[in-house]
Amino acid sequence: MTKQNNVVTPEINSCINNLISTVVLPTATTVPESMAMLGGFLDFSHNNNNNNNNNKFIKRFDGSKVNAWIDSMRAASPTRTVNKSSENQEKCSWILYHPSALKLFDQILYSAKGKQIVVFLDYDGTLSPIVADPDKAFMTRKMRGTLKDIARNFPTAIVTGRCRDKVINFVKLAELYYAASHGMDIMGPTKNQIAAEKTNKAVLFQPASQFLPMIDEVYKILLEKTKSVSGAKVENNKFCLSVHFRCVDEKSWAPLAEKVRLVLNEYPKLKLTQGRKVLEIRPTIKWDKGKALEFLLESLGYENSDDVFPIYIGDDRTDEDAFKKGPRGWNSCFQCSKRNKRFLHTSRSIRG
Ligand SMILES: O=P(O)(O)OC[C@H]1O[C@H](O[C@H]2O[C@H](CO)[C@@H](O)[C@H](O)[C@H]2O)[C@H](O)[C@@H](O)[C@@H]1O
Repeated sequence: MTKQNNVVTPEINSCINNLISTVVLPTATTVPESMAMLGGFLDFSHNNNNNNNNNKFIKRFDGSKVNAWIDSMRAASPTRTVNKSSENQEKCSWILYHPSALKLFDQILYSAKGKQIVVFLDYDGTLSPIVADPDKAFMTRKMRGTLKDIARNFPTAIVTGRCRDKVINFVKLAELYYAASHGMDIMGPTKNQIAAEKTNKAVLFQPASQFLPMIDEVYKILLEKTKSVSGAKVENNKFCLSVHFRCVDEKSWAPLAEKVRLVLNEYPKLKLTQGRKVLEIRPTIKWDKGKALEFLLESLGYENSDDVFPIYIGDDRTDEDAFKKGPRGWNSCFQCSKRNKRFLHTSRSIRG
């Protein structure tokens, strides 16, 4: 990876500000599902790690786990029918711990002064809106322009659960780093994407290659087993799989999850996490978005360095693996997007 100089000029200020304010916020009516979060190295006077258990893997797949998956998936993707007052309460307490990045923008920049900013971005729900069909989660032109600006000034990586080909096809920017399949397929910027693909030259790291045949096998089995469930979709993300529940009637969630459980019982080397109306299946290796972030920082020469200011924007539970990483831990979370201004909470002090 190549280092870029970070002199925080007004132009750079505005391009970070732009990024923070343009990350996707599909509707402003619900809480975590619709809020993009930014993790950085600012040191809060409080510990906002109130989501400690959010991303724990479901270790083994006995029958009682199915309900837990469903509950957890619901919690990750609240439905639009929550009653107004509990919704407001939820919003308020969440916002208390995640103040607005835009409102605290000057402090964020102050903390970044003299340091190399490196930008990490989740794809779905952050750069693209959440839509019913995962193949149609397109990014806007405006977002692409903002990303281009960001990448001109800082090393910039997309860290996603999607497979590399698909996300590159959505983003269409060769100058970025891509950590696809939850960080299990890392690739650097390249001038000629097609040639780089053919020679595999731009690939930096693929820690789960030996799982490819198993993932492929499970993909085919899941396709077969879930085809009777209306609306279910299995997505092959190369080193991991996604079983989509978004278009499935909620009454069929438990039977669908049970089908997934029965398949996974035969594959102890695979584990499962929940996302936004999705169950994600991955190899049991100790590798996640957080490890990918560490890998990329190390490739940039910033291992254990105080000279780097990573910014990570993501909206999903798997992004919390990345929020936890970094030399001093990612102990600051902010909400992004201008549309949430009315929910700002700014009384917290920040030490730079
Ligand atoms: O790490 P990410 O980039 O956030 O990827 C996580 C999953 O994102 C996609 O699913 C989500 O977005 C879809 C399109 O908007 C939506 O239909 C689905 O309900 C969401 O869960 C992607 O399709 C999955 O494979 C990723 O695992």
